[in-house]
Amino acid sequence: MTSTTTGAGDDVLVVGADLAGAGPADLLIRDGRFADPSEAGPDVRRVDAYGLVALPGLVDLHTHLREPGREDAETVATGTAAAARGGFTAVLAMANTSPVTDTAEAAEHLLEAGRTHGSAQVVPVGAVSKDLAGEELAELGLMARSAARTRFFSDDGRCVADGRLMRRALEYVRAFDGVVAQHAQDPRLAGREACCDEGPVSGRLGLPGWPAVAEAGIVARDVQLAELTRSRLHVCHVSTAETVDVLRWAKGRGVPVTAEVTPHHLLLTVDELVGYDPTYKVNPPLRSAEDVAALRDALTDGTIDAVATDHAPHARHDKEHAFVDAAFGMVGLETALAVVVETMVRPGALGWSGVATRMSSVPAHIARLGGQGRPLAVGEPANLTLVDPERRAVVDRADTASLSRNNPWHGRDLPDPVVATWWAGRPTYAR
Ligand SMILES: NC(=O)N[C@@H](CC(=O)O)C(=O)O
Ligand SMILES: [Zn+2]
Ligand SMILES: [Zn+2]
Repeated sequence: MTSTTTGAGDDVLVVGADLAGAGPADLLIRDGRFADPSEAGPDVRRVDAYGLVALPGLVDLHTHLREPGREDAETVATGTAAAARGGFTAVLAMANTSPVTDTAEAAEHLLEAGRTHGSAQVVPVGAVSKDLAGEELAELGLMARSAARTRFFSDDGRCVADGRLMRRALEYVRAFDGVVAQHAQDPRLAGREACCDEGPVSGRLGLPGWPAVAEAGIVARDVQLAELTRSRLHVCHVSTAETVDVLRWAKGRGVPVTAEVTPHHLLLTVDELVGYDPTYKVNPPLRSAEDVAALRDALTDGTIDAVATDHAPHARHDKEHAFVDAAFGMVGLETALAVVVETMVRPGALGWSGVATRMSSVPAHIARLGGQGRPLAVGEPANLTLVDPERRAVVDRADTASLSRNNPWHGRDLPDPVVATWWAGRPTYAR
């Protein structure tokens, strides 16, 4: 393997003369693992990585696959095909399906669907509360002991608002090194109608406001519960500078908390809402330019640990309504790396090693996925994303593997980095 590292970290391999001064390079794969050139033989596959950046397969902590229940919007097959096109080799599938993933049987069923129809590893997320109702704990222990080996629990879409239930969930998952991922939205401060960052724009547009305190307040409570219980908390889709401040405080105290930011919160602002286009309706809402800057800084310095897509496909008839009546959410798997390259890599706020950390190794570690997010080294599982750092394209929402078209990047000129994806030694996407 005539390849070399970037010098920025061993987890990223930059291959090829023009990037790293090395010669033309191949990656070798045998039996689903990276192989040594000395092993060359008929059963060894050769991946031409000349001139490209090789990243460990990306891991998404936050995907909505919509199966079971809303297969008109997305399925395991189409959602993981979109994941592969985006460079992902594993996705955590949120529990807000119909029925909810709140039992061992439901988690095992989804696991099996992933094994049968997936173009990426499907990791079922377990609900925290039965039917996401926020009242009784779901079967956390049974899900953890099931074939799905659930370690990541979330009522995402709903906030675990009851502090006592949140405390009990944290105490419970500690026994098996689980993590509770919170959709931080105080329902008394930001109810289901809240759909626009509360500020000058919400006033001008006459849209119900979603104040920053509704997020930061829940996170402030939850980091203290994580400290009290010495149990792992993960904060989903952080959207405000105030939440970043709380996370920085908590991490300074050594609280076991991790957090994610979505690509859309790294680039888009509340100003997108002026045309009342429901494509930009998402939870939590798009915020101010100051929030965007704080989120980027937090991702650079590690206050925010990971990028996660919150890929939230919706059928046309759920999205094409007046803004206040439309469903919350936007697709994101296929464009996530593009937006991270645009917002973080090109401005110099993150190197390729940082991309590998924030989009592969750290999310894999948070979810306790053994075979994902590993360094690109001989003997490791061949989960690989090949990237062309220079290529750009105009995003077309029709050019997708997803069943849904609620794509906020439609018509934008963005990087188009993903060249090929390999999952466990199998090609799952090639341009
Ligand atoms: N993000 C969204 O706006 N919607 C998500 C739920 C969620 O992540 O809260 C969905 O399931 O559609
Ligand atoms: Zn959410
Ligand atoms: Zn979500």
